[in-house]
Formats: sequence, C-alpha cells, structure tokens
Amino acid sequence: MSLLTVEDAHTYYGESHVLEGVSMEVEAGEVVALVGRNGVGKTTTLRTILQLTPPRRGSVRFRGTELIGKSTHEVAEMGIGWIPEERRVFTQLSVEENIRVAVPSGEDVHEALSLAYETFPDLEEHRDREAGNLSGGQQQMLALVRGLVGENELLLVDEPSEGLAPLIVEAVAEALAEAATDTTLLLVEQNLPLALDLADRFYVLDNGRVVEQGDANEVSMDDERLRRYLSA
Ligand SMILES: Nc1ncnc2c1ncn2[C@@H]1O[C@H](COP(=O)(O)OP(=O)(O)OP(=O)(O)O)[C@@H](O)[C@H]1O
Repeated sequence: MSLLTVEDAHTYYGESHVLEGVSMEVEAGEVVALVGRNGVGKTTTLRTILQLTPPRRGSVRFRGTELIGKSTHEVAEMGIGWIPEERRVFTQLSVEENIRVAVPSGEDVHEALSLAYETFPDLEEHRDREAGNLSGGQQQMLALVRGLVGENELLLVDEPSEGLAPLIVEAVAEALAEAATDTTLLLVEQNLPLALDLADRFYVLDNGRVVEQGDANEVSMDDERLRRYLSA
C-alpha cells in the first residue's frame, strides 16, 4: 500500500474545474516532485490532499484511510505537514519562539532548535528578532524549519526556493535533503534542477491532469517529456 494515493481527484473553485482527474501515488520514504507551468494546479493538488479544498470526486488516501470528509486539522493530526508557498510565520514572535511553538508536545525542543540552527546559522544569529522583521529569505528558512521540526510522516512543500538568492536556495536544498532522510516529501518546485536533484520520482501536471511521470534519475532538463510542458 502506498503512503499516499490520490485517485481521479476532481477539484473546483466555485464553478472552475481545476483538477480534472489527478491520480498519483507517493511511497513511504520517497521524495516525489510535482512540476508544471504556473496555474496548472500544483498548489491545488496539495490543497486537495490537505482537504483545504476537498475534491468533489475521487479519493485521497493516507495509509489506506480516506481523507475526504476529514477536516484539515484531522489530516494534520494523521501526520501530514504543509509548508505553504506564502511563508507562514508568526510575525510578532521571535525566531526562536516560532520554532518552539512548531515542536510537537513530547518532542525535544532543544534538539529541534540545535538542528534548526545547524541547518540555518542565519536563524541563530537572529534568534531574538521578531520574525516580521526578517528578510524574505530568512522568513522562508524559518517557515521551512517550522515544517521540518513538526515530525510529520509526509511533508507537502510548496515552491520552497521561490524568490530566494542562490546561496539560500542551496541551504534550502540541503535542509530538504536532510528532511528526506526520515520524512516522505511531496515537493512542488519550479526550479527543475533542484526538483530533479532531490526527487526519486516526478509527476508533470498540465491543465489539471498528470501528463507525464517517471524516475527523476532518468530525465534531464532537456528531456522532451519535461520540455513540452514546462516551457512558457
Ligand atoms: N482560491 C481560488 N479561487 C479561484 N481560482 C483559483 C484559486 N486558487 C487558484 N485558482 C486557479 O486555479 C488554477 C490552478 O492554480 P494553482 O495555484 O493550483 O496552480 P499552480 O500550478 O500551483 O501554479 P502557481 O505555480 O502559479 O502557484 C489557476 O487557474 C488559478 O488561477
């Protein structure tokens, strides 16, 4: 049984039919990249899994349990974490407080903090600063760390490298690779080299449908299977 199974998911915003039967699977331990042009439904696929925008038809199963009908809170409790595109941090809390409140009860806060600061030394330097006063890149690091300390079984990561300077992208990639050693990742990413480097498998979405899929080690940037759907 796959860890996550999305089967023929049809998702709408009002009358707008955005996912037109998306099917995909994620096995435990894998990193799966979901790629495709802007507006094809990648974020909507993550929202569909999380039941933020439940599908009107189809099935979303986690460890064999149907998620449709559950609240997003229940989905999170089952072990699915989300690092959204819009960097969600508590702007009025300090960096350290932001990390502390993300650590689940019963887990070691100090261990989480040292892991966070080891991965992103920049955050340690600004540990007492209000998160709202950080740069965009620093906020992204913080949002990522908050997701990573959450002890999720499956982490949905939406465009983690978007708008970041190359050095920070490198740190983000390292953090994700580290997270992947004990968490299954479903990664939406426009930065194709980064996505293919991290992923075991990929799915290409176009107009609300999966149009290609395969082994990330067997495709390259100029592969026709990707180029057709990713060029502007
Ligand atoms: N809340 C919403 N209400 C109505 N339409 C929406 C909403 N969110 C997204 N859409 C539309 O749904 C389609 C898919 O959007 P989605 O954000 O899933 O795409 P995406 O592949 O993640 O693209 P991007 O990389 O631009 O985020 C787009 O046409 C978008 O305009």
